[in-house]
Amino acid sequence: MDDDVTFAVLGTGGIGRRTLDVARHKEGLTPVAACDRNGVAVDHSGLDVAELLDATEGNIASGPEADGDTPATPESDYASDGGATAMDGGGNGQTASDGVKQAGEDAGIVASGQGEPTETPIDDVIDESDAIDAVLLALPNLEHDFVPRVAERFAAAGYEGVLVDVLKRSRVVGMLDDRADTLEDSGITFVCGAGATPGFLTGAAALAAQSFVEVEEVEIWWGVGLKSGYEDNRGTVREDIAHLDGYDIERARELSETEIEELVEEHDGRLEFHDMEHADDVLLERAGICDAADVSVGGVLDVRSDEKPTTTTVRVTGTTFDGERGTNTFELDDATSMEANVNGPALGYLKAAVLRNRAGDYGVYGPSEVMPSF
Ligand SMILES: NC(=O)c1ccc[n+]([C@@H]2O[C@H](COP(=O)([O-])OP(=O)(O)OC[C@H]3O[C@@H](n4cnc5c(N)ncnc54)[C@H](O)[C@@H]3O)[C@@H](O)[C@H]2O)c1
Repeated sequence: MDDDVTFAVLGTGGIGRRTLDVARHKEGLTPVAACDRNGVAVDHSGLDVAELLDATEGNIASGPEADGDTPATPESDYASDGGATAMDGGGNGQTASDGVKQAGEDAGIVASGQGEPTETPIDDVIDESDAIDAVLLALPNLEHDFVPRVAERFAAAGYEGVLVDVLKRSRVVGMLDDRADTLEDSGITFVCGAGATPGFLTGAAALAAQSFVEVEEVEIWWGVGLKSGYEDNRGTVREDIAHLDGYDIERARELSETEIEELVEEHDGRLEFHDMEHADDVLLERAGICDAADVSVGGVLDVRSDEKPTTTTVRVTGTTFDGERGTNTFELDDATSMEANVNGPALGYLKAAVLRNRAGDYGVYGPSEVMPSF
């Protein structure tokens, strides 16, 4: 059918796996390719998602190669997520007792009957991309230009379709803007920062701002409870740690799994973040809503409870045309999980971007410039 969308997922970690899961509940979305750092699965008539999810449960290939010698040069794909070498456990000790490998050549997608081992997973998907309408980049981005460079590779291969990412850092948006002409020339419609924050909450702030003629402040405050999903979301946790006082992206990338465990222990499982470098700021500025400096993002991550430690809230304060000062508030229900709030929107933006792409609308967009489909 004409409005059916075929899509691929790059990265089947905490986010990518849930993308495939959520897509099963959406009309007209057919996953045809998925890859992680060790393997690729392609079936243009539709992947068997249930089998893929079973095979990768607790086994997401989130760390570097098991030999621990992987070069982390900026040119290398392996620079993307960093993390422990497998020598100190590297996330691969967690379920070793049940025989599932967490790192090394059998980790992740290759454990699925549909998976093939490969040393060039992203290029393998690019090779198939003629028949793929949209690609969701659920990759780690501890090397800041990793996602922009992946986008460039799609453009260099002449891809004409949609790319959507769920990146977090403000500076990455500029790197994508620098490549906007290349992406546009190729016929790519790129929606960047299309997860929860940035993403869903940025879009909500853009809507909440509509009462005002001048926006003074946007405050985004998130709560995530991740007890049952902690093992599956280590990439996200590591990237969040980079926002803590005394940490930066380089330091977070080099932390071993043991060091992360110790840090989590020191904070009794609850990490609180303030003034995070989240791209909500530049994305709201580029949409003309307020200055990036007027946006603040923070939140609380609890890895020992599934309850949200605080309610996720967006507060937009401004002045109306008739001189009233007010604050519009948008709140997520505590019952909705981080995974629901990242992947629902990511797929909504992906669907909306496919419509734009089919209408010949190419370039780089933020989540406050596109209304997600459902
Ligand atoms: N915007 C939001 O609201 C939001 C929320 C949560 C997570 N995120 C972001 O989503 C991204 C993914 O997070 P996650 O928790 O799923 O990470 P993860 O570590 O669980 O999974 C990463 C996946 O990418 C694969 N991968 C890594 N390097 C690769 C490479 N070079 N080639 C191919 N595959 C590769 C890994 O094998 C793994 O499958 C992170 O950048 C995170 O910050 C965004």
